[in-house]
Amino acid sequence: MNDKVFTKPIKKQFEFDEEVAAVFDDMLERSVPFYKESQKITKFFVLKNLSENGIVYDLGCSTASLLLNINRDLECKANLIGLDNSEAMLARAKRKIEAFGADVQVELGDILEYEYKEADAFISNYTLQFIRPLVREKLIKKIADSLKKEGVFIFSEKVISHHPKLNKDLIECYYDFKKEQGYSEYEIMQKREALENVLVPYSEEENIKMALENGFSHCEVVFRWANFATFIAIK
Ligand SMILES: C[S@@+](CC[C@H](N)C(=O)[O-])C[C@H]1O[C@@H](n2cnc3c(N)ncnc32)[C@H](O)[C@@H]1O
Ligand SMILES: O=C(O)C(=O)C[C@]1(C(=O)O)C=C[C@@H](O)C=C1
Repeated sequence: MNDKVFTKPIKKQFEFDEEVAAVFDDMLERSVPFYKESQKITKFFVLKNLSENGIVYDLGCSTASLLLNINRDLECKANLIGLDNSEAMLARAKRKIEAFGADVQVELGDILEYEYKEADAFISNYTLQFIRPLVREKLIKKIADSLKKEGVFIFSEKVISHHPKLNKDLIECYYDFKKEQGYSEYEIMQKREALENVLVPYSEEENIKMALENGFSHCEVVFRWANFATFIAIK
């Protein structure tokens, strides 16, 4: 279904509710530059670091697009587990998993509270930015603690620049991208307002610092387009 969520006046902050879940796959493909490429690169590093019967967690898996993608290319037996606290998202994830007859598990839960088993890899694409800054660092530490030695955490985020002019230009560049994807200025502004204080992006440097200070020995960007970046952090 096509994303038309912000064509009408908004009454509330952005939420991953039924209305958003119903159009989410279209929303992501049209709102995240190089979404498919970031999925591909995430899949590459997950597969590289996966051992027989290893565990992979996808935090904020939404409709499970990425795990289904990874499942298709698995070369060994693995446990692919998606977590999300939106019932509407998971209902769609389950339908897709069933339709593909895929070996992917999804669970309703809070990624901040979940009791993780020792994993080969964690993924979190465009989810950390929705976790309150006060508890974001604690989550990174929990992820590092739950990874096996040299395990990897691949995460994608919208990022900001602390150079004011560059930051303004990055946002303009992104809005041009959204216009090319068929979103009107009205929809773009409405969504911007709805995301205010809900999506809290860090800079590239702040994300790397957060990983290095919370249990990872190395972190760098493996893909970046304007204000969107994919990082890999190694325990
Ligand atoms: C931007 S979406 C993620 C997109 C998805 N990873 C992808 O690449 O298609 C963020 C997701 O995180 C989920 N989420 C946000 N906070 C959460 C939390 N504390 N626990 C579990 N899921 C959460 C939302 O319900 C939403 O589905
Ligand atoms: O559309 C925007 O303005 C975005 O920031 C895109 C973005 C994201 O980066 O997570 C925001 C919310 C939706 O979950 C999908 C994509």
